Amino acid sequence: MSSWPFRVGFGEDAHRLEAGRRLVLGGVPIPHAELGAAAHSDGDAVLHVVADALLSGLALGDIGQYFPDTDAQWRGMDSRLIVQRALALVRERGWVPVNVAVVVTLDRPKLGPLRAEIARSVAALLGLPEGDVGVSFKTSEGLAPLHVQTRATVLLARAEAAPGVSGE
Ligand SMILES: Nc1ccn([C@@H]2O[C@H](COP(=O)(O)O)[C@@H](O)[C@H]2O)c(=O)n1
Ligand SMILES: C[C@@]1(CO)OP(=O)(O)OP(=O)(O)OC[C@H]1O
Repeated sequence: MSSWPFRVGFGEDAHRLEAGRRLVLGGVPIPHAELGAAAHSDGDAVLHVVADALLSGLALGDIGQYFPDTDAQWRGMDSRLIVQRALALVRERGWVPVNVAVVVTLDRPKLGPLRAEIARSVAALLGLPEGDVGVSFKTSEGLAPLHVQTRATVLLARAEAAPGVSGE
C-alpha cells in the first residue's frame, strides 16, 4: 500500500423491489413504500454501499465475504451491523472516514423529504457530522422501476492526519 495519507473507496449495490418487503435506506425505514428490497439481510442498499466503499478504500474485499448470503445467521440482519464491522476493520488499520457521498436511484417513492434523516443516520453510524454525508436521489426515468440501485464513495484518511479524530 502506498504511503499517501488519503484513499478513496467506492461501492455499488442493487436490489429487486417486491411487494410485501420493507424498504430501509441508510437505517431509515421508508414509510408508504409500496415495494421493498428483496434481500438476504434487511436489504438496506445504502448501508451496503457505504460498507463496501469503506472496505474497498483499503482493498479489504466486500461485504459478501464478511456476511455471506449463504449463511443463515445473516438472514434478515440489520445492515447497521455490516457498517459497524467495516468501520471497525478500517479503524483497526489506523484509518478514518472523512466524508461520504451516496446516490440512490429509485423511481418511487420520493425520498427528498427523508434526505436529512438518512444523512444523519449514516453520519451517526460513521461518527461523522451530518454535513460530511451527501445523499443524492435519482429516478431511473422509468427504466428500472422494480429496482433500487445505490452507489457511494468514501474518502479515508490516516487517523493521525485527521485533526480532532482519534481513530479509536
Ligand atoms: N426517489 C427519488 C428520486 C428522485 N428524487 C428527486 O427528484 C428530483 C429529480 O430526479 P431525476 O432523477 O428526475 O433527476 C431530484 O431532485 C431528486 O432529488 C427524490 O426525491 N426521490
Ligand atoms: C448483506 C448480504 C448478507 O446478508 O445479503 P443481501 O442482503 O442479499 O445483500 P447484498 O448486497 O446482495 O450482498 C451482501 C450479502 O452478503
